[in-house]
Amino acid sequence: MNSELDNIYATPSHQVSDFVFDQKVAGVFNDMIRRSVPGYAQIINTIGDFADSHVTPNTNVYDLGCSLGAASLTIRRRIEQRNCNIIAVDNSESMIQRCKENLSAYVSDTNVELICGDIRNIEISNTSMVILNFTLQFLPVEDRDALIGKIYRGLLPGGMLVISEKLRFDDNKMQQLLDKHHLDFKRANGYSELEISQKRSALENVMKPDTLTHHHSRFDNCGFSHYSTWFQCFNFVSMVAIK
Ligand SMILES: Nc1ncnc2c1ncn2[C@@H]1O[C@H](C[S@+](CC[C@H]([NH3+])C(=O)[O-])CC(=O)[O-])[C@@H](O)[C@H]1O
Ligand SMILES: O=C(O)C(=O)Cc1ccccc1
Repeated sequence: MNSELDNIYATPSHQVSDFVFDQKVAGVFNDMIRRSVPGYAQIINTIGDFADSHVTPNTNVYDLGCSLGAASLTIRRRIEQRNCNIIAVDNSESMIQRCKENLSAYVSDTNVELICGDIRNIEISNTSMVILNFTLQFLPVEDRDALIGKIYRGLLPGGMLVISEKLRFDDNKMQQLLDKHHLDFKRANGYSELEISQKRSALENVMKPDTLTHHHSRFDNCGFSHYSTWFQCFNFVSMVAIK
């Protein structure tokens, strides 16, 4: 996978514009997400483990907001010989283009259908696994319940949803503590104060994290009776829910 260095926010800008998944971001995304999200590599690997133990033969697997295809690539390696279909969706053309190149760099007997489109308009059916790896947080808040409900209905009994997100905390002390440690993580990975603050402004109107309580009540309301956090580092969490 390509690894150009992320220096998108390294030069001062008078007016930082809203964050978009354009060609510039797609070109550095592999570096950006690894240096910005604590636990990202572990989460991707573990998604592969979950797929190995959970994806059943002749079913669909959905990777919603697939970006460069990191989750799809890992899953595909782990579910050979099961006659499954991976459906990877993203509404950024630049991401889909690069995802296509990444997927074609390896051979596999598992078909990957790449869709450039909005995950709110995708039909979900006959699925044993759905991945929302840091994608729900970019959807308008009012559209999130409907997406999780649609996923629940498309899952087969025993099917699994893996959802990773940045969290917000109602408790101010915890918000400050975990946010500080996330920023320290970014500094330790070479981001400057300018890069950190300009990216923060760019994300402000675009990425709106929910609280853990909100995620839990959404799971409840959509019908999931089994769910748990399986990973958390600071304000980043990955949860698993089973139908
Ligand atoms: N409505 C939408 N429809 C389709 N795609 C969307 C939509 N909204 C946002 N996206 C897409 O969701 C992705 C979110 S990144 C996912 C990382 C990946 N899962 C990974 O495992 O590396 C997370 C991050 O950047 O923190 C972007 O590629 C958007 O274009
Ligand atoms: O960079 C951050 O501060 C984040 O919260 C994570 C992130 C990672 C990649 C794109 C957008 C947000």
